[in-house]
Parts: sequence; structure tokens; C-alpha cells
Amino acid sequence: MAGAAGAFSLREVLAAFQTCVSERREVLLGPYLSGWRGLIRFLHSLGTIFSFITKDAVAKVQIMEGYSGGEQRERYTSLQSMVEYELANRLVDVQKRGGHPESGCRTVLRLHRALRWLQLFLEGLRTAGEDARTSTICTDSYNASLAAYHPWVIRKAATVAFCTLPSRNAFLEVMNVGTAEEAVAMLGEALPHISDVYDITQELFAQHDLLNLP
Ligand SMILES: CCCCCCCC/C=C\CCCCCCCC(=O)N[C@@H](COP(=O)(O)O)[C@H](O)/C=C/CCCCCCCCCCCCC
Repeated sequence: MAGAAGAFSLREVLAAFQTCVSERREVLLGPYLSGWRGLIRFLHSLGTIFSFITKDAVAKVQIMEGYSGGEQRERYTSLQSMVEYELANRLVDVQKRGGHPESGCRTVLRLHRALRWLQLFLEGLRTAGEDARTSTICTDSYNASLAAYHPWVIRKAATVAFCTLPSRNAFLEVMNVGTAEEAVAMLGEALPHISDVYDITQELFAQHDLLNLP
């Protein structure tokens, strides 16, 4: 279940995103949600100022867990099968939220946009100098991705929360993969897998005109 306690491990998150993409280049929902659960563990550790973000991420993962463990679980093995099933059965609100306010497609779209933030943030952490401020990396990544989809009040609250983030080195330590240098190396290994998942999903959603679901 989403949001379970336990120490964050970048290795686990990496393994999840690594196994996300099948030989047929499908994004498998099981490992995708597993990756998100790992990331949420990290968010929990950042304290209550981040709880409005944690709650939203947990809620979205729980919606998807409901589908992937539900009656139609076979339709939810991959993002590709989910899109096909939900579109064929008119289970997606495409103009405004109505009968299907929590479709898998619109829920994954929110996580997908957040994955872009993660990609930019981790790349920023990986390439920044030792004395770089995590809050600046996080704010820049947010402004270049998710912020475009959030109202002013959320952007404001997020920016305030980012100011409390620990230093870059503290971040690298919390990844539980050894020294800062080892953590940076592991980020270099993790990022192509996260990018692969992002790119495949982006193409899938673009093909089906699903990038602006309400
Ligand atoms: C050691 C480094 C590892 C880094 C690990 C980072 C862990 C981050 C984990 C999760 C990222 C946050 C996921 C947030 C999902 C947000 C989805 C969203 O956009 N939801 C909005 C729209 O949903 P609907 O209303 O349409 O259903 C919703 O309104 C948003 C609510 C909450 C605010 C979201 C702010 C997102 C900021 C993302 C940055 C997280 C900062 C983490 C700091 C490291």
C-alpha cells in the first residue's frame, strides 16, 4: 500500500524504474507504482511541511493500486493496456471532469508530470557543485515542469516548502548508497531509466491526445 514507512533507498527506486520497461517497450504499472512508493518514503522523511505533497502523491498511487489490484487488473498491467482499455470503454473524461473523475489515465498523467520534475531535479543534483543549494535546484526544476499545472496557492506553498530542504550533501547521504560520489554515480545510472519511462509515457499520451486531461 502507498505510503508505507521504511528507509528511502535510491537503489530500490532505481531497480523499480529499471524493470518498468518491458521488452515490448511497455511501461509496467507494478514496478511504476513501486518506484513511486519508494519516492514517497523519501517525501515522508522531509516532515510535515511537505505533507500536502505527500498526501496528494499517496492518493494518486492508491487510486492506481486500486485499479491494478481490482476486478479489471489484467487491463492495468501496463500503461499501454490501461490507455487502450479506458479509451475503448469511455472511462476517461476528456473535456471536463464528470463521470470518471479518477480515471487511470488522468491519474497517471499527474504522476507523469511529476516524473519530469524528478528527472530535472535529480539531474540538477547530479551535476551541481558541492555548495549548490538544493532548494534552488528543486525550485528551478519545479518551475520548468509541474508549476505550469498548479494554481498560485500550490506554487506558493511548494516554493515555501522547498526552502526547508537540506543541503545537497545531506540529500546524497540520505540516498543510502554510500559516499556522495557513489550517490552521484548511482544517479547517473538511474536517470536514463527514469527518462526512458518518461519518454515512452509522453509518446503514448501524446499519440492518444491525453496530455491535457482535466
Ligand atoms: C534523494 C533524492 C530523491 C528525491 C526524491 C524525491 C521524492 C519526491 C516524491 C514525490 C514527488 C511529488 C509528487 C507530487 C505529485 C503531484 C501531482 C500533482 O501535480 N497533483 C496536483 C494536481 O492533481 P489534481 O488536483 O488534478 O488531482 C495537485 O493539485 C497537487 C497537490 C500537491 C502539490 C504538489 C506539488 C508538487 C511539488 C513536487 C516537488 C516535490 C518536492 C520534493 C522535495 C525533494
